[in-house]
Amino acid sequence: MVFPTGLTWEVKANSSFYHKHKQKNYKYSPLTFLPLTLFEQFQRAANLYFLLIMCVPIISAVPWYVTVIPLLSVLIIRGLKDLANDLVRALHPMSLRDNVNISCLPADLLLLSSSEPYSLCYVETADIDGETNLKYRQALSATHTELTSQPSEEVLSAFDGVVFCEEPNNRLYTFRGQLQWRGEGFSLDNEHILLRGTVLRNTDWAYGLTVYTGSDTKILRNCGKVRVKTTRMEKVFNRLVVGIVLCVVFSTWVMSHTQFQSVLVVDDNPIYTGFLVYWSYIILLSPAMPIALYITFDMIHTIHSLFIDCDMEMYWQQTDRPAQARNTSLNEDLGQVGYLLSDKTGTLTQNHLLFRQCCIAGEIFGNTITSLFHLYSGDERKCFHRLREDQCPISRQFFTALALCHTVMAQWTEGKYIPVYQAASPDEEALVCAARELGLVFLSRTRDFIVVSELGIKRQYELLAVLDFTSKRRRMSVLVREPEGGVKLFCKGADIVILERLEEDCPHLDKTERALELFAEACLRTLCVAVRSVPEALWGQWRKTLTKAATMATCDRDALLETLYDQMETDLLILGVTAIEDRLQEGVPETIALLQEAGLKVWVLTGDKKETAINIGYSCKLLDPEARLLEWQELRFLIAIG
Ligand SMILES: Nc1ncnc2c1ncn2[C@@H]1O[C@H](COP(=O)(O)OP(=O)(O)OP(=O)(O)O)[C@@H](O)[C@H]1O
Ligand SMILES: [Mg+2]
Repeated sequence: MVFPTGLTWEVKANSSFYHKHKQKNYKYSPLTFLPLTLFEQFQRAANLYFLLIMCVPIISAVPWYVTVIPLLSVLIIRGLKDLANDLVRALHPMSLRDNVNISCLPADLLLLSSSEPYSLCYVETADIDGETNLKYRQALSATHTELTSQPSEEVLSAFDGVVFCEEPNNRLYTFRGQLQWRGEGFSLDNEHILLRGTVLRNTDWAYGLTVYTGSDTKILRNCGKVRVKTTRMEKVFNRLVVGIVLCVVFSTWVMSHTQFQSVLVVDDNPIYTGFLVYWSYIILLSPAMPIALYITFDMIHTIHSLFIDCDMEMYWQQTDRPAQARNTSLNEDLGQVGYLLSDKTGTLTQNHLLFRQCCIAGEIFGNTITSLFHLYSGDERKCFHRLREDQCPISRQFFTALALCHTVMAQWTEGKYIPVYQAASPDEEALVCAARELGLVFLSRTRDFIVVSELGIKRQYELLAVLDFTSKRRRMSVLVREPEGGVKLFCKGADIVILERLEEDCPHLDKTERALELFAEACLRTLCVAVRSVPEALWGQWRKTLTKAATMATCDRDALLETLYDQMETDLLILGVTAIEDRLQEGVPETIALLQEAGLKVWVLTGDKKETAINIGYSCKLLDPEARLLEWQELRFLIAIG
């Protein structure tokens, strides 16, 4: 059997021989605790100094136990505290949110089957990328059909697939591998993998094959080594100690060259006497450095963290979540934060998206006050209803595009006439719901078909390809065969990428651009929607290259896919623009104002249209009219204020 290159990691299902990798999400083990903690603690200048004094008892002015007792107490107290911090980390590996202890094996899994149709599986990846929206993963159809029909423990324990994949690495968004099962090879990618750190949602159960465990999991590879962290204050203190030692050394030297030296003369040998006198003075002056200061520091830190945990001002009632000091030695650094970096969607905004307006063939529908879902009151009714009642071919295509071009899943519950949508992207959910309100209801999808009800008539589109969305591409497309037979590409994405891919002399362009400006002024998120009729010959040729790409090594494949996607997403005809509102969360402008007052510099990262981002910046008081925009990067840009 020939494997793609680089797949050197081998995991066999139900074979304990292969499960020999160690797991580790803690720093200390019984064996390493003592050497590690001593090594860490003697990085502190004062501890070293006292050790030195202890080690030369002959010259000590005070009995040895006078130095050894405080030093030992410091080492023990500090060591125990570090151990306690480490235990907390080990017991609550990634998130402290769920306060239940489940006996678990932290691992990255290959999804084999789940309770949902087609073995889909919804995951929340907030601990990995901070995004709160759901993403979906799907099992291979081979394992799905076999293991879901009777998902008993026997069937699973008889599963004897072998996975060949990349060595453990820190790349969270890619995975390459192959499942060998019953003489067949199935290629695996990120979509089949459930990473440690993600949380399963809306899925009753899922079975998986462990691919990486413990410290080999992607998230642990990605977070680097657990380091000893020290606060700025402690660093200053360390420097002070070194300073004091130098002063003591200097004054001892001065004194030992004056008459004072006679006090401690104990030997006839002048060199030996000099040595003893020198060190005796150092020890005499040692109280200049109170060793107890470290203990006091640690006690203050611990008590402070208790205060943080109990602070009612930092308690969020809605989710019953108090503040939690995960590290008890960095408290005072909280007051030293200089920069705050924030994401926009979902962090500043509610991530609760409403379809407000749209522009179809140059004509704007809706207004910024009423959303489509509140159209049953006020004048808006006419406007959106006009869309529903006399749909011209272009507006129909526009909403067909919204109903087809997405990765939303439809879930049917008994007794309901409309499906519930599960979406990885909240934008897409809003768009599919909008299309549904206007009579183009997305009903279901399988691997090969999308079924839509168009004003009451069921139509089945064959799904030929999904050209997926990435933040870099800023667009996504679907290639479908219409029930009548023609091949069509529906594409939606950021205005700057869609507008440069339009056919020459595209109609309604000026009016559409004007609408985009208006929407951005109203802080709305915009997406351009476009279509292309694909000639049969082009599709045939394109498909061949696509099949070839599937068997290539990752880097070559990605480059080829990019050019392939580019070839398909050209000569587009613009259908219109959608405008979605994402309101600011409660208290955002006030919080930003407070942070600024405290001297913090706030940076916001967003992939949104520049104008929309600027307007949101103004509305959340992040920007004031005099603010200077520092930098706009090509793909993802930053709003900054000084
Ligand atoms: N599902 C999607 N399909 C097509 N295009 C999309 C989709 N989601 C976003 N886009 C476009 O791609 C751009 C970049 O998306 P990305 O997710 O990186 O940023 P964003 O969600 O707008 O950023 P932020 O979360 O900071 O607001 C968006 O501004 C939008 O124009
Ligand atoms: Mg997004």
